[in-house]
Parts: sequence; C-alpha cells; structure tokens
Amino acid sequence: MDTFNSLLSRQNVIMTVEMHTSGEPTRIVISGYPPLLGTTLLEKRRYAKEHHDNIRRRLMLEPRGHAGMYGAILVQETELTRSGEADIGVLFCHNEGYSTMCGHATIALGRFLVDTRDLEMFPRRDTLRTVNGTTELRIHAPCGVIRVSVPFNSNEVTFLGAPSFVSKRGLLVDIPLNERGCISREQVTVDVAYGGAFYALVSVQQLGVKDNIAEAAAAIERLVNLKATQEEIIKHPTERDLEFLYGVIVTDKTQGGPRGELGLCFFAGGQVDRSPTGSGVMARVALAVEEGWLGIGTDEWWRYESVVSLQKDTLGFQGSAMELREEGIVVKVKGKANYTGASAFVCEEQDPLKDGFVLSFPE
Ligand SMILES: O=C(O)[C@H]1NCC[C@@H]1O
Repeated sequence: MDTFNSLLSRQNVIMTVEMHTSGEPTRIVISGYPPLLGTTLLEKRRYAKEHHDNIRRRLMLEPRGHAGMYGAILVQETELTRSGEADIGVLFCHNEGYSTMCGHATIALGRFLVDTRDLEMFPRRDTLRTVNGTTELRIHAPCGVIRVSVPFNSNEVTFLGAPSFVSKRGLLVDIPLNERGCISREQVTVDVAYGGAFYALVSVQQLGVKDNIAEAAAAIERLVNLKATQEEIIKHPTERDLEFLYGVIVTDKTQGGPRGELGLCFFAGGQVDRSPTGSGVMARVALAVEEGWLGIGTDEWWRYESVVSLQKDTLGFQGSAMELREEGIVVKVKGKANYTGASAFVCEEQDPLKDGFVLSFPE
C-alpha cells in the first residue's frame, strides 16, 4: 500500500498552477506531463489524445476536477517556436477533449508565463520583450499564434487572436416537433462564426427558449451540426483538425449595458463557460463587423459579459476589431485573470477512479 509521502516523491506527480478568468478555471500543467511526440503542435495534440488522454481525464474530471474544469498543457517546442514565430506552445483541454482556442485560458497563461522564472517550463522566458512596462509574448495554440500583452503589476491581459471570420450568416434551422419542448419556434436563425474555434451564435430572443436554456442550446448544437455537414459550413482554410462545432453561444443584447451584451456559452458537450468566452468574443466581433455595426481599426470596444461577470462589475471581457486580413479579422480581447492556488496531483494504481469519472445516473 502506498503512503501519501511515497506517492508524492514519485516521478508521476503532476504539478499545476490554478487560476480563474472571470470565474472560469484554468488548471495550468507545469510539470509531470510526459513528452508529446510529433513535429507540429497539431501532431502533438493528436498524440495527447491517443496516448495520454487518461491524464486529461485525471485532471479535468471528478474527483480532482469538476464539470466546469478547464486545462492548459504547456508545450515547450513546436514548429513555430523552432522557427522563431512563437515563444511557447499550448494545448487546451476540458471535460470532453481538446479545444483549438481558448481566450480565458490565454488571459490566465499570459499572466502566469510572464510571472514565471522557471526556464525548464518556459525555456524562452528570458527572450520576451518588455516595453513601457508591458511584456509581449506569442503563444502557439492549435488555431495559430496568439499575441499577448501583459502589463506589469496588473491582472488585465490583452491578446490578439488568429484571424476570425463568419462562416454562415442567417442559417435557417427548422425545429422539429420533438425539440419544441425547449424551443418555442418552428424555425430559428443562427450564425456560425470562427474565433479560433467554430461557434453557433443565436440570440435568446430568436431562440424563444421556454425554460431550459441548456437543453435548447444542446438542441441547436445537434441541428446546426446536421445542417453544417449537409452544407459544408464548418470549413477551415488550412486545417481539417479545426473543423468541428465547439460550442453554442446564446446571446442577449438587452443585458450587458449600453455598449455590451450577455453571452452564455455551452461547449464541449454541455460544459458552461463561466467567463464571457474569449474565442467566442473573437467570433462575435467578426460577426458584428459583418453586420456593419462595429468598425475595423476604429478602437471601438464592445463589452462581453457572462452570467458571472454580469454580477461583478469589471469582470467582463472587451473586444475590438483591429485589422482586416485575407484570412479574416484580427480581434483584440481584454480580460482579467487571478491566481487561486497550486496543486500536486497523485494517483494510486489500486484506485478504480484514478483516471476520473463523470457523474451520471442510471436510467
Ligand atoms: O474563453 C474561451 O475562449 C473559452 N472558455 C471556455 C471555452 C472557450 O475555450
């Protein structure tokens, strides 16, 4: 039988730093994760899925995690760190798998990576440039390079994401009779946009949601997925691995103040984002530009709130359209992250729940 001390002295202890961004957690894996084979970050992402998924489950699911847990696995070497286009790589993970972009985790990582002095964890830390008290870093995420600005002595981080674009405006989704328990309309208009990951965007007014918004969002996800496959809507210009519907964001412009709106993001098979969803902000800004009410390069900021940030002033994200490129619109997102702690995770071989579990009730 293992004692706790001997478990802690083993090599397979996983150390994490814990943060939150507007209430959404980021569990940053800082040591104990095995090396990922592959030349590119997307190859390493596939390798993590195929060979180390038990570690994701262990860290995200109960009893170590919970239904809203989110993680970031640092990847020291990628094709873009080698070419000098990025300073470090990252893989994002959650209860269901691995995402391609995450704004809230980027905000947390920005702070943490600038704070750290551990060169084993972040070998290029010393090459970062600080100008007028703001440190700049480039994080290679599966969707591309994110340029992050971290001011000294502040918890507010800004990032410029990989280009965002609208895939389909005004997609008409017929609501079949069996889904009308949660959605009161016969037809709903949905927009599909990409902000490092693909989102279905639908207003709560359009949805005519009866009482269970999570059930309505899950129905929209199913129906949009069906239509998107038929009409080839979820297409990334270069990477097949990025072609999936990551989430549904239910928006409400009647809440969030005069220059803002509320959004509730359901992603990864039912996880609910506590934050205003940074990658969702990227997608929503691209849509706002296409709808013609937000300019590009005008320094106009729009506020994006979540159900948590709405209750606490100053916790929301802000988004602005910075630049139009051939691949899409470069969006700037601003938000705040705070530390909550650090953990050392162990597991005992005899533990039948060592790789985590999802709570479900027998039918
Ligand atoms: O901020 C974001 O982009 C995200 N938060 C959880 C789901 C998304 O990845």
